[in-house]
Amino acid sequence: MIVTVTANPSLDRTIAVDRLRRGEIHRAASDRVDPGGKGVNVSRALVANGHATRAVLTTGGHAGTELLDLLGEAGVPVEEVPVSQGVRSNLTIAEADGTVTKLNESGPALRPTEIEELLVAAIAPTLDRPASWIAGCGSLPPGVGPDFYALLVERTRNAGARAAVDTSGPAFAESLRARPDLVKPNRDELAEAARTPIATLGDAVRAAQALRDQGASAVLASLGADGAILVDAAGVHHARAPLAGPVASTVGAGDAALAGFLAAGGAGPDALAAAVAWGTAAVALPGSIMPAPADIDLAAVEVTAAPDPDLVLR
Ligand SMILES: Nc1ncnc2c1ncn2[C@@H]1O[C@H](COP(=O)(O)OP(=O)(O)OP(=O)(O)O)[C@@H](O)[C@H]1O
Ligand SMILES: O=P(O)(O)OC[C@@]1(O)O[C@H](CO)[C@@H](O)[C@@H]1O
Repeated sequence: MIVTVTANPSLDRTIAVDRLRRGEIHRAASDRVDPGGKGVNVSRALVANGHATRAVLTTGGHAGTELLDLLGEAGVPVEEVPVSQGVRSNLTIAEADGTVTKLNESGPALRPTEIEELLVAAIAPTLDRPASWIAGCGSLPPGVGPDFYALLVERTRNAGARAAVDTSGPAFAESLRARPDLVKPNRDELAEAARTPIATLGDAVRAAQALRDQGASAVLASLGADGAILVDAAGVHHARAPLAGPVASTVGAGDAALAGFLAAGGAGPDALAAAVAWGTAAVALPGSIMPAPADIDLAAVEVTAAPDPDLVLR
């Protein structure tokens, strides 16, 4: 079983417009609501592919009730931590050419007791059934200190599971000191952590290696249209896959990629290939719909050991 922990889940509203024009009224070509938050999406992708998971998340307010209803409809098993303020709503504006603009709320402030309840709930599923991974994903809402993921990694290790972290900023930097088994930065997060732009594959590999030096055992760095790299004790691998059709929405592609990686064992080039297959499948689907087996083409993924460091990223 793979447990996901989302301190700041969301209702993801997606409004499709032909083209976004600042300052103007737009009429939606279509709209949808998906359950959201990075860990929630990882669990949704795992369920869509028949893998055992449990999504640990905070809930509150009417949005929290709607989020739980949507997760129930999707068959996602949930470990709920009720909190006093309501779950946030995040808005995506999706343009016809595939451009997405995201407006994310900061989320409800958590009290110290609620933070501790969330950490306890994160480990609770392992009391019934062993967990291979506990993945802490997404931004932290107000009131939660940047040591949250470091604490989660420590408690994960004590519970006998492996720890994955997908976040950004100070919470990401602090998580490294607890030595997570896996981190999943995207290109922006790599650049932020390395304090340098990532223009080439070599830049990405160097930044990932720096994260390993700071404590991460393995780094799965997703690079958008350029696929993903895995940097671990065995070396460096790069994987990418052609996109079969137009980009529908990149929202949640990184979460689908992390889910694919963990579902395929959470280590090595085969798991990297699965990450890219699941991520590529996700971008062809609207909103943050997670790919099912029929959407995923593992055979289309090309994996390279010792890739060209001079490859310029798109
Ligand atoms: N434009 C694209 N074309 C092809 N594949 C893509 C594209 N964008 C993303 N992908 C696939 O999805 C994976 C994850 O994408 P990305 O690096 O954008 O994640 P992310 O920024 O963490 O996403 P999010 O935070 O929205 O979940 C990539 O590794 C790649 O396999
Ligand atoms: O604000 P955060 O926690 O960084 O990101 C939240 C979010 O943008 O991430 C998911 C896509 O990865 C969405 O479901 C959700 O709206």
